[in-house]
Amino acid sequence: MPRFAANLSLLYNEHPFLDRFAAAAADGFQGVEYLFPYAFAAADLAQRLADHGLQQVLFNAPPGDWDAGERGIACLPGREAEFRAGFAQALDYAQALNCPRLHVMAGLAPAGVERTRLQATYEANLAWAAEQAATLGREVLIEPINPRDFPGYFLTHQAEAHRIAQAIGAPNLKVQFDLYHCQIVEGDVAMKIRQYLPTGRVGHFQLAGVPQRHEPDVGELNYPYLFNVIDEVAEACGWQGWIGCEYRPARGAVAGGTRDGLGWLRDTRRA
Ligand SMILES: O=C(O)C(=O)[C@H](O)CO
Ligand SMILES: [Mg+2]
Repeated sequence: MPRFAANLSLLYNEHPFLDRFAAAAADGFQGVEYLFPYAFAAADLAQRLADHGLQQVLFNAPPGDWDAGERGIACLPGREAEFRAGFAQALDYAQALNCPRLHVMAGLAPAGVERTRLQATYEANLAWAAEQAATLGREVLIEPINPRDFPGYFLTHQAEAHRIAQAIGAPNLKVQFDLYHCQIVEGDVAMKIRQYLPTGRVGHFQLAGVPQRHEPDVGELNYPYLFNVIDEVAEACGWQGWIGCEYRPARGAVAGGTRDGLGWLRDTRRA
């Protein structure tokens, strides 16, 4: 059975952020991920991880001005210095939290800038970040995201992400395979797992029900089937990663909402 990490940005919103570590551990999670750690001291986050026996499996590098609508800056010409400073900060947190992988968000393609220029900026930033991360034994991840949730996002397709990772050729530059985004953008999810997991370029999975991004047992994807595919392929190719549970609980605002929606996880553990 795959290992599941709780995404503390989306799950357990019925608790203040720092209390979500305890809530996730109480539900049997051994790993956590979230969008950004930067509002908290790394030492406080490390303490929560230690207190609850949790591994930090992923977080994102600074994305630019999130509240103003930015969704990463890696493809944006002219923002290279900010990108490098943000990534250095992310690496400091990764060291303190013993986190093996960092997601670098591409950003929204600005109108009027040629795609080839964005592509060159993106690849140069990723190559630099992968080199920095390698010195500390960390991985850099890129994630295709569906353009309904993030209109204009630069990276939307699995094939494009793999082409970029392959072209840059850094062994620690990998793809974050979010099954929810993949289903919305291109479908054929099981075959894409079979195609890409054996390449060694998939660093992490994430899941959510499609289309509402609720629990994985709500919606059009058959997750028990996909978990079996991941298990089978992972065993054959020696992949040992995590699946981040990155969904908004259908009863998220309700006390106990996240736990009440974890029937799918209890069923998976029993299977
Ligand atoms: O939205 C997602 O799927 C992500 O994984 C990002 O990290 C941030 O939005
Ligand atoms: Mg995701």
